[in-house]
Amino acid sequence: MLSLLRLYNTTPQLSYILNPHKLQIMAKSRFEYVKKFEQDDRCLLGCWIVVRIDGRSFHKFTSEHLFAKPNDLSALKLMDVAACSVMEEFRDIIFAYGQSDEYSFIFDRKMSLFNRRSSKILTNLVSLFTSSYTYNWRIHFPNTELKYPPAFDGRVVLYPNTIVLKDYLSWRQADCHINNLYNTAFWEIVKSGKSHVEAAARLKDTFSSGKNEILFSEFGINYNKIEPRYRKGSCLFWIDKMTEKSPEGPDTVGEFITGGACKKPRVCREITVSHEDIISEVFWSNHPQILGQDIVNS
Ligand SMILES: Nc1nc2c(ncn2[C@@H]2O[C@H](COP(=O)(O)OP(=O)(O)OP(=O)(O)O)[C@@H](O)[C@H]2O)c(=O)[nH]1
Ligand SMILES: [Mg+2]
Ligand SMILES: [Mg+2]
Repeated sequence: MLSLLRLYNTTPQLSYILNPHKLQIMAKSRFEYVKKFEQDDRCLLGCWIVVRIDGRSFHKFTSEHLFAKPNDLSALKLMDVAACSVMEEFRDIIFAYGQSDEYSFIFDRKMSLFNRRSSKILTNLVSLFTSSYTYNWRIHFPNTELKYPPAFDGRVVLYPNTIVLKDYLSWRQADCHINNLYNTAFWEIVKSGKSHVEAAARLKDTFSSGKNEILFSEFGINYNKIEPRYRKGSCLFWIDKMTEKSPEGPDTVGEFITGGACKKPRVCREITVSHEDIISEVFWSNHPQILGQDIVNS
């Protein structure tokens, strides 16, 4: 011990090895400048922060895992469950919208999580969404082995007011509708014995009305009667609920288990999932608490 102390006092380099505190001081004085290379990526105050996550090469992933065409119900539910985990963890998310292999998360415009740092927000959401998707895979696909780890990309977009935020959500829901109408018609034509090329040729240059007509007159399908989940996508948002919980009981919302925050009968915030039209103003006036009444049009 004595010889160690002697070494400590006499050999500067070794003293740093033996004393991490000294190493820290040295790092601060000499190396700390490297922090200045980091960029300030804080999201502008007052803007709505939207994070959109999208499956990487899901065309391949869905085909390797034999997803049903055009819509795989288990896969869509798994996306909803992964999104629900994200909302449960990041309580500043006020609304989420999902369709196909994507999910958009809207943060309260006043939120200050991670000092509003874009990269922290994005990486945390993408990471949790991906791990939750993988973690819950076997519940939704008990008979399908996960052949390789799925990945999701993500982006952060800021919207300066509520009108453009609602237009963003309308854009994603319109995308859901356009793709689903096309895919439903395409796979019906293929099921009737035509090739992929023939089906694509049949639908080329048709408008929505034409595809509706093909579905109705040739296959007896009223598109408007198809599952709302497929036509409209999924909306997740918080609702207040009076709950009576046993001390250990988990909270359940629809088909989800959403954590066990409520231990005694009281008003709790819970996530609800619906498959409604969010392009129409009716949805927002039916749920004024989502965007906040005072700023619905600002
Ligand atoms: N069969 C089936 N495929 C689906 C379903 N949902 C999504 N997909 C597939 O996932 C793809 C998602 O499209 P994109 O996100 O544009 O394309 P991607 O292949 O994921 O490529 P990147 O997003 O650019 O990495 C669709 O084109 C479909 O092939 C589903 O319910 N059933
Ligand atoms: Mg994708
Ligand atoms: Mg996509």
